Amino acid sequence: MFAATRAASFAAKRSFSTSAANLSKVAVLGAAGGIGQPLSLLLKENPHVSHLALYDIVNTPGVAADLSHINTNSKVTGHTAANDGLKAALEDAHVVVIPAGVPRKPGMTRDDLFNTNASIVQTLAQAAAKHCPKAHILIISNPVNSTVPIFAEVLKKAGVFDPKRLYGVTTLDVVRASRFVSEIKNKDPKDVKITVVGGHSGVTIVPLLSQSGFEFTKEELDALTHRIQFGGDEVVQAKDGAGSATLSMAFAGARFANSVLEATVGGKKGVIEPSFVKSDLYADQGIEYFSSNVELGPNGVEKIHGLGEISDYEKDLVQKCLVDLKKNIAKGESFGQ
Ligand SMILES: NC(=O)C1=CN([C@@H]2O[C@H](COP(=O)(O)OP(=O)(O)OC[C@H]3O[C@@H](n4cnc5c(N)ncnc54)[C@H](O)[C@@H]3O)[C@@H](O)[C@H]2O)C=CC1
Ligand SMILES: O=C([O-])CC(=O)C(=O)O
Repeated sequence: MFAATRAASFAAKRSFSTSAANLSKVAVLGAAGGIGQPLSLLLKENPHVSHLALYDIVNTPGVAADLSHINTNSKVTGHTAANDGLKAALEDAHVVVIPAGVPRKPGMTRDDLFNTNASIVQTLAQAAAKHCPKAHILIISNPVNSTVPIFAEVLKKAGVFDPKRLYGVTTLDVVRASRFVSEIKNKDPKDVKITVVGGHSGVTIVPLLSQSGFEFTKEELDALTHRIQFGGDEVVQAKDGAGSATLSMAFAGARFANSVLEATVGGKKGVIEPSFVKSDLYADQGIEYFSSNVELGPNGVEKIHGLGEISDYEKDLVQKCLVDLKKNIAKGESFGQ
């Protein structure tokens, strides 16, 4: 349904989006994986993409050959580590989306992925600092609460960190929140917008259901909050050892990438998406990164929205979030340094 709706809206836009200024190279790192493949498929439909560069340590030639037969305007290239493939994928990239790294198995937390994914992200950050220092970098690899600070530290060391252009992708949390609330309120999810703030794991995910416009009983509130915070676990358990969310993440990642493209090259104003970015909201408590609604403009992050009025229940959730978030960020920063 998404593809059809999106295709229709993209097709409509295509008629006035063909000037070179509106087009850009997008690189996907980890493009042959469970998220990487459907995400690349959705990006192949995006009218702002002129060149889709797919990098992974394996299998990208096949994925690229396959996608390259789709009759949308973008060119597709596949790259592996051979022949300086990472450099070729990154050079001239305007947006880099990163779903590289291992996913969870049942019984694991996202933090359990740190040991493997931290060095993958660090390596990719070093390459991005060198080959596309001005690109907008979208981090999907978990644990997002730590991988974003790692990436930032590497860019800082290279002297190219621009906090307006580094984003942790938390869109799946708002996608889930919208769907889960729409299920119990019998609404079309397109009319259900739920703000989710904090980070991207367990209790660091804080849905602001009091701002949704719906009334909830205490039981509903507890159940919904828990389901939004631990939605990832539902998928991990259902996949039973075969990974975590891939298709819904590809949907969410493509939505976020499209918003960044619309704001940075599409000339669209007032684009608002939640994202885990360098933020002043809780910096006085030593928390340098936080996800909240972010207004995107031609240079990336233009304005970080505060939380607005929240309930006592949510104030409690925020306090719990901050405790874990602080540790996750510190762990990423010290690794990156
Ligand atoms: N931010 C979010 O909301 C979400 C994040 N994730 C995270 O996304 C990551 C990827 O998940 P999946 O696609 O399901 O995993 P996957 O294992 O199916 O794919 C990962 C891909 O990364 C590649 N890769 C490994 N090392 C690499 C390197 N150094 N350079 C480039 N590519 C490399 C692998 O070859 C593989 O193709 C995981 O860390 C997962 O936890 C998953 C769902 C939601
Ligand atoms: O649960 C996981 O490990 C993957 C993820 O981040 C999500 O689905 O939200």
